[in-house]
Amino acid sequence: MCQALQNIGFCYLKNHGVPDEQLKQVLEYSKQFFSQPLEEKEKCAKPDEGYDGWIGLEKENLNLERPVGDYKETYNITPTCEIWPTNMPEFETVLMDFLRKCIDLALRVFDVISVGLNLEDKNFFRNCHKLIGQRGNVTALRSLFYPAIPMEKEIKEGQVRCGEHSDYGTLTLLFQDLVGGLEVKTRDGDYIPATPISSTIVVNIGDMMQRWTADKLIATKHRVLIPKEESIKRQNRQSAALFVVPDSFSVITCLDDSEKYPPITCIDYLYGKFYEKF
Ligand SMILES: O=C(O)CCC(=O)C(=O)O
Ligand SMILES: [Fe+2]
Repeated sequence: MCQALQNIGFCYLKNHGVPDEQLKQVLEYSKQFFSQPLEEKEKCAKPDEGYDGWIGLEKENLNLERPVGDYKETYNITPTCEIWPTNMPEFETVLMDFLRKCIDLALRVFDVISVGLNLEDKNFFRNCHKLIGQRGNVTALRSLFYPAIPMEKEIKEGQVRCGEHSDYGTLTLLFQDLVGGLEVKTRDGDYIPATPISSTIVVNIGDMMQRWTADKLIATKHRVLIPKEESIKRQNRQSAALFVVPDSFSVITCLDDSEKYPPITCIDYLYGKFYEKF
């Protein structure tokens, strides 16, 4: 696993312990939410100063060099989320159960990475993510919905489903449906498809983990374009991602003592990132 995370920053993981049935439920309830009329979704809109809630079509632009917003909708959930659709009570239970399950899995992935990196303290990453799932750690789940492109719709020049970016945290666990479209940038600079494989998830490294490991594990750029193929273009695509970050006051210091990057707290790092982006 660590070899893949060093070479390309992405890997597939099977036998991960999250039942297919549970993911199916998450995607089904999400689809039900996203398929509602705008005024219903607006009731769950993400407030400007918050993180949780619904973000509408073309509202977010993960690659700021692209002229228009991504053709996607999302629902963001942190463990302290208080914004929920009251007309679909199951949505909250299903998404929160999934969030918990993903958090457990992320901690197990850290165990594997600790072995792979030969860390003296195999609990190092666990300890830096002690507050995961609680206040003091902003690890978040995102349910992503890429609507089918309507027949009559002209896609804007340069528009994509999800712009080129690397993730900001330590780890991302990505669950995708079988529609496909995710592409990952290789060291040669080409984007190659991360074709969905049933019952597997995609694990990738974020910027903070790259910094922590002094560039040993790499945070690779990825994207989702508007499908060229007619049949895929006219289908919704769905995914769900857990964006793992350390506790807000964990200090990220290069693990190899190289001092390649100065120590920074997670929260300061995140402020810097968001300032860059928004
Ligand atoms: O939907 C996907 O497959 C990728 C989404 C993604 O990369 C992100 O939201 O950071
Ligand atoms: Fe991403």
